[in-house]
Amino acid sequence: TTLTASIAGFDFDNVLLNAAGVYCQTASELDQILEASGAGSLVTKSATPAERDGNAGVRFAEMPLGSINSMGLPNLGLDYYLDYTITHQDEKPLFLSIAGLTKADNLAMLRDVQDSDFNGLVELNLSCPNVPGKPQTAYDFDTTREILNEVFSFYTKPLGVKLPPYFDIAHFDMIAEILNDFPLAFVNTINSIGNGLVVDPETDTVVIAPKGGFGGLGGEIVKPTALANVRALRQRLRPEIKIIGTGGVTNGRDVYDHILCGADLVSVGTSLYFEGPAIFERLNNELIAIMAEKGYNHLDEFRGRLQTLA
Ligand SMILES: O=C(O)c1[nH]c(=O)[nH]c(=O)c1I
Repeated sequence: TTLTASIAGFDFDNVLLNAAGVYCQTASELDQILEASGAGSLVTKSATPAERDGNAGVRFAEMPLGSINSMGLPNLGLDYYLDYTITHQDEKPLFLSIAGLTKADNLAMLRDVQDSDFNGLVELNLSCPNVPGKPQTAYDFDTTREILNEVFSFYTKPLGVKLPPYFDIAHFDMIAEILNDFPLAFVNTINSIGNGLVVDPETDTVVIAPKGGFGGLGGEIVKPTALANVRALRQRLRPEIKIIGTGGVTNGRDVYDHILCGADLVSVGTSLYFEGPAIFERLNNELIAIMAEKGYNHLDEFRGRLQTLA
């Protein structure tokens, strides 16, 4: 059974990696993903130009069927993650995530990456829901087009975007129309479902401190939305734009479902947070068992082959 996939000429010897933000804040965490059997790649915590503390107070909580977070983009700064990925980029194809708070910050960081020795893939995060006062960029279609126009006026290395979930067919059409106009290597869908609210039944309070308790939802609970976004974008995007499916992966069947909906790679967030990097080997083994049951030897035999009802 081969679990390979490729994006922008990079060959991945299996389809799993971490979701940006999970297990990827420090070199120590990143090393654990890099060395984890079953992880084909890794992505760094979304970076801003300078180090950030992120939001104050309790900013992550487990809830039934998932997690809620309002981390607020804490990170060690672009140079830290650029150093890490340049150091390790010959071991596996790597993703460097960036999330500037302004268009100027995104463009400045991309100029640095363009001029650096990093030759991996950049994931431009247009969907952080947790910086107070900042909207999720990719819900603003004009701004998204404007940013991509400026990015691709100078950036020539492989680049993809991390998208928020969309919930309206018209919005799938609109974002795909924009993305198809650019030489994107991939899109990663979905980011957390923004601004959910969880109540602690013991205390009648919210469960995280920032933003009055509003935070991004991840885990099992988001799987149907994640699959819908993978499927809708696969149906609409040019085939050269690959898809990283993220959201709701807890077992091999969830990985299989993301691929069935069209994903080329599959990333794991909430479940990785709770289980640790050993999850990757488990997920791969479970995926291989499902493929064996169905007589599949390669992902190409079922990728994107979700059937509709007559
Ligand atoms: O709060 C965060 O740091 C965060 N949290 C998320 O759930 N998605 C994101 O893209 C980010 I940048």
